Amino acid sequence: MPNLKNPMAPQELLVAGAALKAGVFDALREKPASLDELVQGLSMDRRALWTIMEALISLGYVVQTGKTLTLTPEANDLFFNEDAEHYLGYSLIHTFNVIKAWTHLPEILKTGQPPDKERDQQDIKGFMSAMKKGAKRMAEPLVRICLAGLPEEAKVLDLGGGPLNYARPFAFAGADVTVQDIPEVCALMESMLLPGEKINFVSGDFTKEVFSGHFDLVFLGNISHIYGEEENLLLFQRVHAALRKGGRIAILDFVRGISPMAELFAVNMLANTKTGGTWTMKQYTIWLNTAGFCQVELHDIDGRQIITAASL
Ligand SMILES: C[S@@+](CC[C@H](N)C(=O)[O-])C[C@H]1O[C@@H](n2cnc3c(N)ncnc32)[C@H](O)[C@@H]1O
Repeated sequence: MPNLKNPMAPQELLVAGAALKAGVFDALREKPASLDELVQGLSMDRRALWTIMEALISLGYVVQTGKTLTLTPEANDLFFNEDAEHYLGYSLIHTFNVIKAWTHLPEILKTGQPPDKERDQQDIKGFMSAMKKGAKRMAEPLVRICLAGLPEEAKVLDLGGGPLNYARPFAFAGADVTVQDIPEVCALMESMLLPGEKINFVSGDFTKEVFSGHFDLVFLGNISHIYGEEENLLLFQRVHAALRKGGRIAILDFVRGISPMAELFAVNMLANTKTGGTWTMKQYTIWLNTAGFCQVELHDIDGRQIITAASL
C-alpha cells in the first residue's frame, strides 16, 4: 500500500516520481502489461525497469499477476482520480523536479545560479498540475477581491495565467479574459479549453512586452517570485501601460515578512531561477508607486497574500 500519510517520503517520492515522469504509470493505466511489453513500449533498459517495478510492487503501487503488471486501486486514485481523497496527479513530477533542483544547492551557494535544465511535456504537465492543486481553495475569494468594484464583464489580462487556475474562475465570474503566457504553455492549454469557454490566449514574453488593451485588471498570480527587483519594477511599469486609467493591478504571492512560507519558498526560487525570490511589502510598495500606482492594499487568504493597487 502506498504511504498515503506521507507519500512525499524521499525514497518513495523519488521512485514513484521517476516512474510517473518516465510514463510508466500512464502506460499501465492505459493497459496492464508484462515487463517485456513495457521495456519495448517505453524503450527502457530491462534491468533498470525491473528494479523500479519490483520497488513499486513492494510499495503497493503495482501488482503482478502471472507476468501481467497492473496499477493498484490506490495508485490509480493517487495519480488519476481527481475526486480521490489522496489525489496528487502529475504534481508529484513537479515535487520530484523541485527536489532535483534543491540537490544542487551546494553548487548554487558558490555560483548563485541554478544549472541549465530542459523541460519536457511531462514536466510541463507536472507543473500545471502542481499549480492547479495550490489554487483550488484560493480561486473563489481571490476573484471576489480582484473584481470588487470593477465593471461587469471587466477586461482582465492574466499574465502567466496559462494554467487557467484563475483565468477560468475570472471568466466564470463574467470577466472578458486574456491570458498571456509563453508559446508552449499557450499551445498546450488552448487545446484544453472547455466547450464554449471564452478565454483569449496571447503568446509572448512579458519581460519584453505586455499585451495592451486598456484592461480593467491585470492579474499576476505567482509571477513576482520568479523575477528579481529590476524585472519586477519594469514589469509593473509595463502593466501600468496596459491598464486603463484607474485600472487595477492584483499580485498574488508569498510576501516576505508576512507569509510564514516566504523564506523557504525563496530557496525554491534560488534553486530554480536566475533572480527570483520572495519580496517584502515595502519592496512591492516602492515598485508600485514608482510604476505609477496608488492605493496599495494588502489582502490575505490562508497565508497567501494579494496586493492590489490602482493605476493613476
Ligand atoms: C508560477 S506559474 C503561475 C501560474 C498561474 N498564474 C497561477 O498562479 O497558478 C508562472 C506562469 O507564468 C508563465 N511565465 C513565466 N515567465 C513568463 C514570461 N516571461 N512571459 C510569459 N509567461 C511567463 C509560466 O509559463 C507559467 O505559466
